[in-house]
Amino acid sequence: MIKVIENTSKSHQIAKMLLEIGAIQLNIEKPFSWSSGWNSPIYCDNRLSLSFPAIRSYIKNLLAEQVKTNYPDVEAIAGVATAGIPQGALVADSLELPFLYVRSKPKGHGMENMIEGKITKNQKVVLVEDLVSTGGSSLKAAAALKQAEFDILGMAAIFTYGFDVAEQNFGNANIPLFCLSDYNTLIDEALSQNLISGEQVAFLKSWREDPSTWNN
Ligand SMILES: O=P(O)(O)OC[C@H]1O[C@H](OP(=O)(O)OP(=O)(O)O)[C@H](O)[C@@H]1O
Ligand SMILES: O=C(O)c1cc(=O)[nH]c(=O)[nH]1
Repeated sequence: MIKVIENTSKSHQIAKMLLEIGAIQLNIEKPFSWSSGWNSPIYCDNRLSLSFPAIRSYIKNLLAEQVKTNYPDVEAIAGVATAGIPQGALVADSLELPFLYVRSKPKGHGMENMIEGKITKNQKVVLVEDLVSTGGSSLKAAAALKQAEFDILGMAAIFTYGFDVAEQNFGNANIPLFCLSDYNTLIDEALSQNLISGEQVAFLKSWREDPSTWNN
C-alpha cells in the first residue's frame, strides 16, 4: 500500500519547494538513467533540499509527523543509502529515536556491514527514503533489515512516482509506504505555475503509463 499524505496543500507545498530549488529536471533529448536501469525524461533530486535549511526542516517535520502518526510504536529509524541517510537521520533526531542505515550492498572492507548502527533485534523500525520509483532500493533495504530480525513497521518517503510496479512491489512485500508528495501533484503544480506546457503535461502523463519501455 502506497499513500500520499491526505493534506493536499502540504503535498503541493513540497512539490512547489522542489520546483523552486531546481530539484526537478526535464530532458527528453538526453534522458536520465535511473537506479532501476530505466531511462527517464525526468529527474527529481531531493538531495538538493538538504542545502536549504527552511525546506529541509519543512520536509523533516512532515516526515516525522508521518512516522509518528502512522507508526506510533516506532522504536528506531533506518535510512536507505545514500539519499535516505540524511533524511532519516534528521527524522530520528527530531523524534529522539535511535538511527541506523542500510547500504545497497555489504561494505567490502572493515566490518563488512550492510546495516550500520546498533539497535536490538526485534526492535520496531521505520525506513526513511528520499524517493521511490520502482521501490527496488527501498525493499532491498527492508529485506536486509528483516533478515537481520528487525521488525519493519513500514516506510516514509518524500516523493513517489506512483508507478503500478511500485504499488505491486510494496504490496507483495506487505510494507506500507507514506509519501509527502507525488508525480501527479508535481505536474499539477508545475502546470499551475506555467513551468510546463499542456503539451509537456500530455507527454509526461503518457510516459508514466509505461516508463519501463520508454527510450530503453
Ligand atoms: O525505487 P527505485 O527504483 O529503487 O529508485 C529510487 C532510488 O534511486 C535513488 O537512489 P540512487 O540509487 O540513485 O542512489 P543514491 O541514493 O545513492 O543517490 C533514490 O535515492 C532511491 O533510493
Ligand atoms: O529512480 C531513480 O534512480 C531516481 C529517480 C529520480 O527522479 N530521482 C532520483 O534521485 N532517483
